[in-house]
Amino acid sequence: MKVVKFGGSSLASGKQIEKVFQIVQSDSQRKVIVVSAPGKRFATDDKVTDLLIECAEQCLLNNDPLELVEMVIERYTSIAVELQLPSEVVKEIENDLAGRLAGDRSKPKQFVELVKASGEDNHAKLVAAYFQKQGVEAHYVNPKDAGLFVSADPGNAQVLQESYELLYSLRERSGILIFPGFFGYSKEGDVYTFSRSGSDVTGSILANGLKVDLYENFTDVDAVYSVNPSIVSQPKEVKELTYREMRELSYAGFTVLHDEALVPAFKAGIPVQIKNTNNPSAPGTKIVSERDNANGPVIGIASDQGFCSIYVSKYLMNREVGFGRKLLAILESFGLSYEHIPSGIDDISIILRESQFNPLMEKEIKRRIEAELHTDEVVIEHGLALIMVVGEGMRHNIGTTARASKALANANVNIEMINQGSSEVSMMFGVKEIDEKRAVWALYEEFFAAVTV
Ligand SMILES: Nc1ncnc2c1ncn2[C@@H]1O[C@H](COP(=O)(O)OP(=O)(O)O)[C@@H](O)[C@H]1O
Ligand SMILES: N[C@@H](CC(=O)OP(=O)(O)O)C(=O)O
Repeated sequence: MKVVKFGGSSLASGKQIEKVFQIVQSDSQRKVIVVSAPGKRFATDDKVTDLLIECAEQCLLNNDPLELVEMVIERYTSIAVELQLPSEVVKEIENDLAGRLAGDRSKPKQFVELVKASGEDNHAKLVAAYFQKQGVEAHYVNPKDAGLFVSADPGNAQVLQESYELLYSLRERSGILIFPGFFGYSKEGDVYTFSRSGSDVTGSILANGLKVDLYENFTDVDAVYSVNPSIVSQPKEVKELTYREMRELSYAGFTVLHDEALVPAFKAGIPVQIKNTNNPSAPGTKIVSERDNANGPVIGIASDQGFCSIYVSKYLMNREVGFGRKLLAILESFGLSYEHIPSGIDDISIILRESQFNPLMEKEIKRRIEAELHTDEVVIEHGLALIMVVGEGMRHNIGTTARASKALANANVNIEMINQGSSEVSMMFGVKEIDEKRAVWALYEEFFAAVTV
């Protein structure tokens, strides 16, 4: 048995949904189909989820969301027309959305969640209607009925452990099950979404809950590439990588799979296969527990922008018991989470996502660190990109760090900081955002030019 997730790009039009139907039909093991909301048909198109969020926010500002509602309904209408579905299918979606928008706004976050999740919920109903029209036994499944319970954390829900056992009974249901991705229900019965792109997470939870043989994740690329294809054109494909490698890479910028989507599948030892809806015969990429370490130490190079560092120096910092704890407590009091902490004997840098900051907060943090920790220097630097070089083979290969830093030096990229993960499957380089692409090109050339895949 397989759980199969189709992303927004795979379900963006009627033509795409026809491909999805063919893929599901071609393998009787494909039992549970997780769907996203309609995504982009072309680069400048809107994602339905973005339209829905805007819609809910306009309502909360007491503005008329009519234009946005029409845009959402138009997406479903054009798909339904392409697939020759009866007009009632869209009428139901229209009524459902109108009902959600007319609902209780006294808890604004919950109101946004309910509207946001309608993208997946209604698309699952539409896809089920299309499968039924094709003469296939298919059923829409509501996540609450199925037992997908999550924490009451808006836009960042986490699955509750008890869900896994409840979901197992889906195995007994007949026909193909069309399951909306991206959201679950709290124990109080309210809708909560995972973080953005979270339908990948739903697929992984279902794979674990139903103890399937494989979790297939269909998207719009033939494979996971060794580097983001928007930075290097036609990069080498990765045939196989481990959960740990993919988790590091997706966290650091490989947006092809949500970084939280591996843990449920990993815990149940279920392999994950990335495949292309537009080219289903391509083998894709398999994510597994262990792989052969062929083709050198590095499997992928990911990068992401939007980081800043808080550099703190103080003579004899290494001797001061509790210094790190006090520093982190200051950040905690501002509700900030950190990404990395490279350190030396007299200094420490804390790397954070700068979207968490505002200038006022930044000034106050600097003031408190100086006043409470009696530091020599506190410097907050913005505009950093983090580049993550990842590979299980790095543990057994001497000199990978030297090769990477030499490649960066040759490309005239100044390394702002280096951090080697304690797991030794990753190495992080902090560089200025303007140097990001040059750095990735240089590292790709160094580690992949001679690799045959
Ligand atoms: N290393 C990588 N390999 C493959 N795709 C990548 C990589 N890094 C980023 N991507 C991007 O991820 C995209 C697929 O993810 P996403 O847009 O979320 O798809 P979906 O609509 O199927 O959920 C690709 O089109 C590609 O631009
Ligand atoms: N539609 C949601 C969830 C999702 O997973 O979408 P996609 O599969 O298009 O990344 C979002 O845009 O965040």
